[in-house]
Amino acid sequence: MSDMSDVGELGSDVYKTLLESTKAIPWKIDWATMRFAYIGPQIEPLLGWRQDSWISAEDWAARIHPDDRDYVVNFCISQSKAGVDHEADYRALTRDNGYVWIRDVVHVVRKENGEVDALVGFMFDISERKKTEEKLLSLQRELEALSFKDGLTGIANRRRFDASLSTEWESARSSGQPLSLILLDIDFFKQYNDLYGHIQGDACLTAVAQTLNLALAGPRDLAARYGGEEFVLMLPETDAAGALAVANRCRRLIERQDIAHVKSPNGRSVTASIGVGTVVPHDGLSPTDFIQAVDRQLYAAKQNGRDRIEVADHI
Ligand SMILES: Nc1nc2c(ncn2[C@@H]2O[C@H](COP(=O)(O)OP(=O)(O)OP(=O)(O)O)[C@@H](O)[C@H]2O)c(=O)[nH]1
Repeated sequence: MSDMSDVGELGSDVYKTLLESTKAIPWKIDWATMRFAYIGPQIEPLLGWRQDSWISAEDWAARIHPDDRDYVVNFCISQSKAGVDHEADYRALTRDNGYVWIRDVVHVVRKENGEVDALVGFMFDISERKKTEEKLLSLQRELEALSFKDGLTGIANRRRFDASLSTEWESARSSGQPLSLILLDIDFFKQYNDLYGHIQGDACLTAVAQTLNLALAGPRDLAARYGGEEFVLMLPETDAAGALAVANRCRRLIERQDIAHVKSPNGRSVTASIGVGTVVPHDGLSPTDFIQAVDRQLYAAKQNGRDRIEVADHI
């Protein structure tokens, strides 16, 4: 029977055997010289580079995929300098010009006086996990393409709008009822992204989308993301006065949301430009003509200074 004290008596040769028989690849870099003091022999079957070709941290950096290299090297250096244990995922280049996804888990070893002495770590082959993640992402994209919901904002997507427009167009043509459209585009959104970042840009789009949903009243009214930072509202059985009222409501609701946009030349919060049009569909006009006519009004609203509504007189 062995007791706990046996563990302390494991010889260094046993440690070495254990380390070199795991799937994870152990390594050590001396901080002062930035040279490999050790790397497990498992590295060669995985990446093809010979064990004795890992001389310095530069060899490690050179064998990282160029798209991952700067970020990973800067991250690892800054964490190590700060004495913080860390991990990084990256594509390691193989000798035959392929790559393998690696998770490098790093422990910073310090001297008694607190200075960094060495980095030790394990490289794990995470290719299978990455393949599964990529597969999931592509399935998610496929599902999104098949669905009627915009993945970011949660409101209807362009596909749903196109389908509904065909239905409502036919319905309005046979009933002789007016059909209205509102196209709305956030002003100076590029500057918004530039200033606040893409993630906050996404949050802004979601907030505006949700607000537009609130502006609707009719049971068949639809708010959809038309593309990028452009939205469309479809209002069946709604005349020009009704459509203008909804457009005004949208503008007021966005104003009330008061989403900060300090770089906006229009003021200090997010605004939108809006084009509005109403038709009773007839044979000489297609749904595409209708959208284009409303889009021209949106363009006019942008040209005339933004943060305003322009209405098509005759379509
Ligand atoms: N965050 C985020 N930004 C997006 C998305 N879709 C489009 N954009 C950004 O929206 C910006 C649109 O820029 P522009 O077409 O120049 O329009 P703008 O800056 O709003 O200027 P005006 O419309 O003329 O007032 C681009 O920077 C796009 O990258 C998205 O899903 N998320």
